[in-house]
Amino acid sequence: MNKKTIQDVDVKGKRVFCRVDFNVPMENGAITDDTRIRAALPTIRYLIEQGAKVILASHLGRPKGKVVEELRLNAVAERLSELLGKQVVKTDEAYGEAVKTAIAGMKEGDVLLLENVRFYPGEEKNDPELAKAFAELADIYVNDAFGAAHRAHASTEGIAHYLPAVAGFLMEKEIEVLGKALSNPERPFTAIIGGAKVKDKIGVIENLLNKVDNLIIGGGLAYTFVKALGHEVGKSLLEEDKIELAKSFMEKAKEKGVNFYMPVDAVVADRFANDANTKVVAIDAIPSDWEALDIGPKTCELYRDVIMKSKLVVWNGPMGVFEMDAFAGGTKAVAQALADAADTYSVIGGGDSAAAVEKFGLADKMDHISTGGGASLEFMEGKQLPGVVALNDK
Ligand SMILES: Nc1ncnc2c1ncn2[C@@H]1O[C@H](COP(=O)(O)OP(=O)(O)OP(=O)(O)O)[C@@H](O)[C@H]1O
Ligand SMILES: O=C(O)[C@H](O)COP(=O)(O)O
Repeated sequence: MNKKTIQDVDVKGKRVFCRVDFNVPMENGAITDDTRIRAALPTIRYLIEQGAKVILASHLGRPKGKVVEELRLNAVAERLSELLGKQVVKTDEAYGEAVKTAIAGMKEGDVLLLENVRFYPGEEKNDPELAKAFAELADIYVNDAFGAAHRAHASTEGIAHYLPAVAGFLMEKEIEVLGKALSNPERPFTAIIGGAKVKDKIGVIENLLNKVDNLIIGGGLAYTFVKALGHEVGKSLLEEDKIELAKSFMEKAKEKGVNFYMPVDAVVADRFANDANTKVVAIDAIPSDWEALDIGPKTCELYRDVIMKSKLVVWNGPMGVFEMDAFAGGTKAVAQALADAADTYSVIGGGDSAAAVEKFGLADKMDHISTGGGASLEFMEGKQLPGVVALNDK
């Protein structure tokens, strides 16, 4: 990475504003998955050890510039205290006099967590006034929030213009792993793209078609491709306006010599429910009043084969409606193949695929699980991430 990191600056005794992505899933005020908090620990621990005064900032949810009580970061501060084994002071605001006073009382190695930065309308607008107010709190800015690096917000981008700005360890690792996959991949290089809609994956398919040896398609978006081949898809997800685009992707794959893999069979259901009637059908035999909610067993075998022969696999988006056990088989088969493929470096592109791998208990078998959903997708589309661009060059 050509950006400075926390190892390039002296943080001892300095006030360090460290943007993290603590946007964790919550239910009834409790954190249901603390992966993102744990992922930021190496940077936080390093800053503590180096004697910095660590001021953490994050968003949680989408409060749209207003205070939303359920989106306060109190539970996050508690969890972080447990993980660090040390008290984390939490302020009820993210800038201003009360915050300044709290920071003035900090000693080297102390950790403070600011309130949800999205309680302020200036955050998402990247308002320079708010960015300056954040910058006034600190001497150095560290961005470790890879998951939010695709957002040009006051705490992810704006602030970097007013302080020495460097990357944390998580940011560095994410950029290195994903960057290497895209610029210098080991081959055969396979991308697996699933999820609900073609519309959301256009950019990533376009970019990856220039880089991969194999492109595997699954999930709800596959049925627009199936239709493009001239088959009926019944009540499966279909984006009529993307059929031509799907055709052009298949043509481009042929031109570029990319092996394009599509489902050869599917698990169809008579309704969208875990207890629906289901059966396995060939991909050209989806009944008109049924919907395909998962890839079938032959497809699982085919995809496993491709995965086993790959040196690098990047995976984004589930193969079926994995939230329901009846339609989780395809996603699980892909996850299992990645877990079994000892010589294959597996990169999970965050979001639902990461959640699926967790759900199946296979997370520790993957080589890299990105903490970014949208951010990793934009990175794989070949876009520049504003939160990274704004950091100081080496
Ligand atoms: N065949 C299918 N029919 C309907 N829905 C499907 C099908 N296959 C997968 N899905 C649904 O797609 C959703 C995930 O797709 P989506 O594009 O939202 O996420 P994603 O690809 O994982 O993106 P991100 O990583 O950004 O979260 C899941 O909720 C899953 O149930
Ligand atoms: O969960 C994420 O992908 C990041 O925290 C960014 O959240 P956002 O999509 O609300 O900007």
